[in-house]
Amino acid sequence: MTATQTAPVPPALVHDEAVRVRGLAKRYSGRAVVDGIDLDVRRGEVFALLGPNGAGKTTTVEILEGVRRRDGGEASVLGADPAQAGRAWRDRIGVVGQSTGAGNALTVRETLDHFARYHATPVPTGELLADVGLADAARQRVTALSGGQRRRLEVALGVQGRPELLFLDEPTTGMDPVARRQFWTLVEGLRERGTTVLLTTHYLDEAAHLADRVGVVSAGRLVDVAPPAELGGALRSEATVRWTEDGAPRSVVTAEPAAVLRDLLAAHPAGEVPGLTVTRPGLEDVYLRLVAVAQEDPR
Ligand SMILES: Nc1ncnc2c1ncn2[C@@H]1O[C@H](COP(=O)(O)OP(=O)(O)OP(=O)(O)O)[C@@H](O)[C@H]1O
Repeated sequence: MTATQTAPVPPALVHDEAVRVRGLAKRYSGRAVVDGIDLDVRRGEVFALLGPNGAGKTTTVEILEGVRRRDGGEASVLGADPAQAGRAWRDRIGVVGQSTGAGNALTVRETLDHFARYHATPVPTGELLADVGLADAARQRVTALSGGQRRRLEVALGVQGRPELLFLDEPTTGMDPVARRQFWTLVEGLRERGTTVLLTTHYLDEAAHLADRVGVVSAGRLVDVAPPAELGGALRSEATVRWTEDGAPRSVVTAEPAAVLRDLLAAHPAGEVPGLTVTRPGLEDVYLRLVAVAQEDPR
C-alpha cells in the first residue's frame, strides 16, 4: 500500500451516514452523563441536538470530534472511529466548540490568514469575513472583539477549511439577532453545498429554522428524533380549546378538538362561542413535555 492509500473500511462501518453512533456511553466518577445514545446523522443534513444544561450534548459532540474518549458503545464519523482517526480525517471535519473567550494579539484578518495555511483549499479570507459579518472588524485585534464578534470569528475558523462535516456547539450564543440571521444564512449555504452539520442549540427557533431533524437529549439519553414539525409524535395531536363562559376563562386539552367544538357550538345555538381559540402545541411545548417526561423516568 502506498502512503496515499487508506486502509479499507471494516464492513461494519460501511454505511451512508456521516455519523453513526450505537450505545454511546460516558461516565464521570461513576455517573453516566451519556447513557446509551444511538444516533445517525445522514450525509448532507443539518441535525440539531436540543436538551437542558448538563444533558450530555457537548460530551456527545466532543466524543464525535475525537477530543473526548468514550467509555462504551461504537462511533463512526465519516467512516472512521473518532477515537483513532488521524490528520487526514481531521481535515474533513470542522469544529466550532463552546466559546472559550480566548484571544490573541493578531487582528481578525491576520488570524484567518494564519489558520488558512492549515487547510488545502481554504475559503478566501475576504469571503469568510463577509459571510460572518466581520468585514468591518477585519483590522481589529481579536482581544478587542465583543463576545458576539468573537463568536463570529470562531464560526469563520470552523468553516474555513470547507469541511464535509461541521460540528457547531451552541454557535449563536452571544450573537445579536442580526448576526444570528447571518449565521443561519451561512448554514443554509453550507447545506446547499452538501455539508453535513451537527449543531447543539438552546434556541428552539434556530432548530426549527435550520434543522432537517432534531434530537432531544435529556439526562444522557436521546428521547426523541424527528423533523422539527413532527417532534413529539402523539404529543402533537393534543390541542387546547379555550373559550369564555359566564365571563370566566375555560379550557380543555383534547386529542379530539372537533368533538369539543361540536359540543360547544351545540351549547351556543346563536353560533358565537365567546373567546374561542384552538391551539396545537408548538416546538417549545413539545420539547418541554419530552424533557419533563424523561426526567420523571428513573430508568
Ligand atoms: N470533565 C468533566 N468532568 C466531570 N464531569 C463533567 C465533565 N465534563 C462534563 N461533565 C458533566 O457531564 C454532564 C454533561 O455535560 P455536557 O457539557 O455534555 O452537557 P450539555 O448538554 O452540553 O450542557 P450545556 O447545555 O449546559 O452546554 C454535566 O453534568 C457535566 O457537569
